[in-house]
Amino acid sequence: MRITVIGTGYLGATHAACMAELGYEVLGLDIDPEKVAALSAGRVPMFEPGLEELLTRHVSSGRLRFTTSWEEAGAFGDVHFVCTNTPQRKGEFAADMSYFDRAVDQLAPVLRPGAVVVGKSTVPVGSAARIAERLTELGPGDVALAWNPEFLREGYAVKDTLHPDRLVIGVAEPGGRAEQTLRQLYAPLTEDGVPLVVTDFATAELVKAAANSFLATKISFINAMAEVCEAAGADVVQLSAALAFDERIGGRFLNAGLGFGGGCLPKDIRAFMARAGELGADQALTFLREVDSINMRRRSRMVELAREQCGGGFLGRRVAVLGAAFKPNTDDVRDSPALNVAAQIQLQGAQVTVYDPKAMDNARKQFPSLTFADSVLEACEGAHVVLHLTEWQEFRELDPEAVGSVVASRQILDGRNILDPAVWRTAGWTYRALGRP
Ligand SMILES: NC(=O)C1=CN([C@@H]2O[C@H](COP(=O)(O)OP(=O)(O)OC[C@H]3O[C@@H](n4cnc5c(N)ncnc54)[C@H](O)[C@@H]3O)[C@@H](O)[C@H]2O)C=CC1
Ligand SMILES: O=C(O)[C@H]1O[C@H](OP(=O)(O)OP(=O)(O)OC[C@H]2O[C@@H](n3ccc(=O)[nH]c3=O)[C@H](O)[C@@H]2O)[C@H](O)[C@@H](O)[C@@H]1O
Repeated sequence: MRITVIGTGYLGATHAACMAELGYEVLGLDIDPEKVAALSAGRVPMFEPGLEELLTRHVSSGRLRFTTSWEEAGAFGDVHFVCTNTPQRKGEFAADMSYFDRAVDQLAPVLRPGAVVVGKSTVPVGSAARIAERLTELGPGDVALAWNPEFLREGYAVKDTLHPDRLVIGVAEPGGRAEQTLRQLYAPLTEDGVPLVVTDFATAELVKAAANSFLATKISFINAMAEVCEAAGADVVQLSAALAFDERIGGRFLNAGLGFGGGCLPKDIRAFMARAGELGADQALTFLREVDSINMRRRSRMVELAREQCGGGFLGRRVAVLGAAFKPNTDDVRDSPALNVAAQIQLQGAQVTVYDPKAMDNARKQFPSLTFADSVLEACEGAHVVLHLTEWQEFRELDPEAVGSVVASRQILDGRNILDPAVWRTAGWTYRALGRP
């Protein structure tokens, strides 16, 4: 079985390399020639642990190739995974389907009869049915569509693809060609015990929207508790740890702090609300508005705390920001809470210097007006307050004495509730965090 992957970003590049790892011949296609050139040379144009190793291995063996040619992709693939971006539309909540739709419009006319197209991007419910019609309209006939949403996390993308919690496949015809092809394709995973759910298009699309909504809700729940903890003088870290003993609740995704960002959770809950509105079910998801507001309030609260520590105003103050990626182990800065806070503080007059172990290039591109440093110590030089906003391992291991020797004032705000307050306080630091006394 030969596979193409259309759109080779965070999701597509990982999927392509992992399909090659499973033994398939794979051709990745992207409209970005620079990305295609990098991937063809065995270079991953982003930071994703473990991916470069897979890529290099399978590019050198010839099992994995990349192209910008639609004709080549159409002639090559038996199965075509479509993994383009589906970002939030400018000024709206809804998803921008134009990248995905353009890919389908380019792919359909070059497909071979008998091909299977698989949607992997996160899309509004109803998209698969619409795309199936488009394939019939523009394709060679006899093209089957499946919907196979993706649940991988950045930073663990390879592991999550090769050992997913479950596979979900939406099909128009139960037991039909699309289902049979994907069952065969994923057999190396299902034979290893990975559960496979086969359902209709709409349910498959909704599983994805529901999963990200649940995760976002869990984070905002604990962040709402953090707000109450702050008001009551309680400690949200201990509260979360105590909740986690209840297996019905579980401790994962219960870390209070600066909240969620990234290219997915924020835009996905907004797109879900917008789509529910179109379907007349907007009331069902009004709680997601609250989830979103609680999340955005965390960023404002961090700015407020920093202002307090700067004596009530930012003018003439130096602020060090540790972290630019939206979470550790990625260089992705899409909707990064850390950069959002850094930019807000800079706008209010502070001199902000940012350091991140892996996301500096992306951060520079997105916020060229911020100052960037090459190390923690350089970022902290002369700082009135240090903000720990992305919990990289490097920051967990910081020596409060070493950092203390370069700052103007030993004040640290822990936006991720990860640093040990006792250690920092013993070294003479004022340590403050979200939701802790
Ligand atoms: N990044 C992640 O961890 C996950 C992402 N997803 C979903 O997967 C989709 C892709 O996300 P990312 O990989 O993060 O986005 P990305 O922006 O990193 O990658 C998208 C790629 O598609 C390419 N592209 C755009 N239009 C194209 C077209 N017409 N034809 C061919 N290629 C085209 C872009 O050049 C880019 O390389 C989104 O719907 C996202 O919600 C789902 C699960 C995990
Ligand atoms: O649809 C997607 O693209 C993906 O979105 C998330 O994955 P990802 O965005 O890579 O990152 P997460 O690990 O989910 O973290 C998201 C955000 O929540 C924050 N977070 C996470 C957990 C937590 O307890 N607290 C918390 O604030 C993180 O710092 C980060 O900003 C989901 O976890 C994946 O299952 C999904 O496939």
